[in-house]
Amino acid sequence: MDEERRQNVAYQYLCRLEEAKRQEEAQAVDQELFTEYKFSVDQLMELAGLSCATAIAKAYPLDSFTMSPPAVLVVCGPGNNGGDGLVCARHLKMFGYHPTVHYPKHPSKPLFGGLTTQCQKMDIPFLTEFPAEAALIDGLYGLVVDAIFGFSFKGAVREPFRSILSTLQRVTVPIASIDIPSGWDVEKGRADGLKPDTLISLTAPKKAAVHFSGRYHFLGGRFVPMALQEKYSLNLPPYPGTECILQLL
Ligand SMILES: NC(=O)C1=CN([C@@H]2O[C@H](COP(=O)(O)OP(=O)(O)OC[C@H]3O[C@@H](n4cnc5c(N)ncnc54)[C@H](OP(=O)(O)O)[C@@H]3O)[C@@H](O)[C@H]2O)[C@@H](O)CC1
Ligand SMILES: [K+]
Repeated sequence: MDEERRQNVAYQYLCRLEEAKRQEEAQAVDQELFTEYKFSVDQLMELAGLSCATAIAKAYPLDSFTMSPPAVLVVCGPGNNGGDGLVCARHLKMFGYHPTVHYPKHPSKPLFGGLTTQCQKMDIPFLTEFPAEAALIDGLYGLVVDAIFGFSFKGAVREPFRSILSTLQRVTVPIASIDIPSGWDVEKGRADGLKPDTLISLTAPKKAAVHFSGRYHFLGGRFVPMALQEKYSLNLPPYPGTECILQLL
């Protein structure tokens, strides 16, 4: 398929975002990948995190950073969205960025311990305290990756993430959100919440994606077998060639 036609298909898909997945559907696809298709979490997390780093490198190439080195703050939450963030940080480092991670709530599972060690051994610094002032973040980093909450987020945000999100709402550097802008209701969005510049939807956009008003929207997580895509009527647009991301916007 030629580039113009492919772009067109992606655009049409975006216009039909009413097909986007509801929270339970996203969780059902996720569960089926693990229980029926026998994927392991770390397999899919690696592909998800690599998609995110690839999308970020496309939207914010190294030479677009005005600061040197190109510093990125990756904020990770307590679930698998946070795990995607750790994988993304590792790949960003491989791509030449200088990521710093803030990971205030470590789950005790070996998966997250392993991902943390991998980052630490690659000299990725971990911030123990989150900068209280948005201006501090603006001065030190050229981009923030929001890997706090994904499709299992529910209810009012609890600490420490409430304070973190309130600071992130005031930063002026671009924010790239993984799967869902954190703090948004997965289906209804949140008008007064984060306003990311980039959204990287994994597997399929969730309903809240219709409220996204940033500049770049990517689809990543190219790992859903066709039978599962059909069962859940994902109707995903075709990814170009061998790429792991598709730019929707
Ligand atoms: N197949 C796929 O598409 C794949 C998806 N992947 C990724 O997984 C993501 C989904 O991951 P997930 O299910 O672990 O949940 P996620 O959203 O990260 O957070 C849950 C954590 O947040 C917490 N929490 C919840 N509400 C809260 C609140 N109000 N205030 C504070 N805390 C709150 C909750 O805490 P708890 O309620 O347990 O205390 C729990 O610890 C998905 O979006 C995608 O990024 C890939 O990795 C692999 C393949
Ligand atoms: K997120």
